[in-house]
Amino acid sequence: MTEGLFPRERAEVAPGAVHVPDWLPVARQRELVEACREWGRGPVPYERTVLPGGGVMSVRSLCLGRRWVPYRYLGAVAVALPEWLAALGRAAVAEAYGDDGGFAPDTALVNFYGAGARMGMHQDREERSAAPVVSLSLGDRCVFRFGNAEGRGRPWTDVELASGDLFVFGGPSRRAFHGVPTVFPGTADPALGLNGRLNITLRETGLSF
Ligand SMILES: O=C(O)CCC(=O)C(=O)O
Ligand SMILES: [Fe+2]
Repeated sequence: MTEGLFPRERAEVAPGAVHVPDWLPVARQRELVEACREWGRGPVPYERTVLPGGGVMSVRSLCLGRRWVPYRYLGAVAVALPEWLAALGRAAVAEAYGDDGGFAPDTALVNFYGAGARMGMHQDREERSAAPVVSLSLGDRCVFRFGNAEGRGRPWTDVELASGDLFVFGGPSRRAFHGVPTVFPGTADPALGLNGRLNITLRETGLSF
């Protein structure tokens, strides 16, 4: 698929940062969307995170495994990280790097981007493990801005993430700043039955509670 402004070929966007378009078949995407719905019916709903400065994030988030709050992980696990999702994370790392490196995620952050939602440039840096972050996208397409480890500014590369895309960042890119400046509403495959965008990141916290 080469429609639109951005290439849809597999790319190493920066050393250790790999984009694999269309990694998840549509049937698997549907299962993941259903799982995301199901988790939202559980004990912890999707919620907007309140930042220490009082700002409120526009995405709605839910944690599996360790609970993340800005800017640390809490010990209590309200909803377990399913083994099938950890296994999908291992397969994702193997797809990106050729080897799963023993990836053993103990947490997942699920973000829902409704109308107008976005995510500012940030680092994923509360984890104590050097393991990569695995990102799976579902629903509407977005611009994923992948920057550098020094700061929020340029240089960065804008990647279009579509439903089913895999993005893995580790190694020299593990602490790169990244964000989602734009989601394109109504671009999801109607067969998915999702109005908006979901992103699942799998991480190893390296923390023992
Ligand atoms: O939605 C995305 O693609 C990125 C999410 C993200 O960076 C995060 O949850 O830390
Ligand atoms: Fe992030």
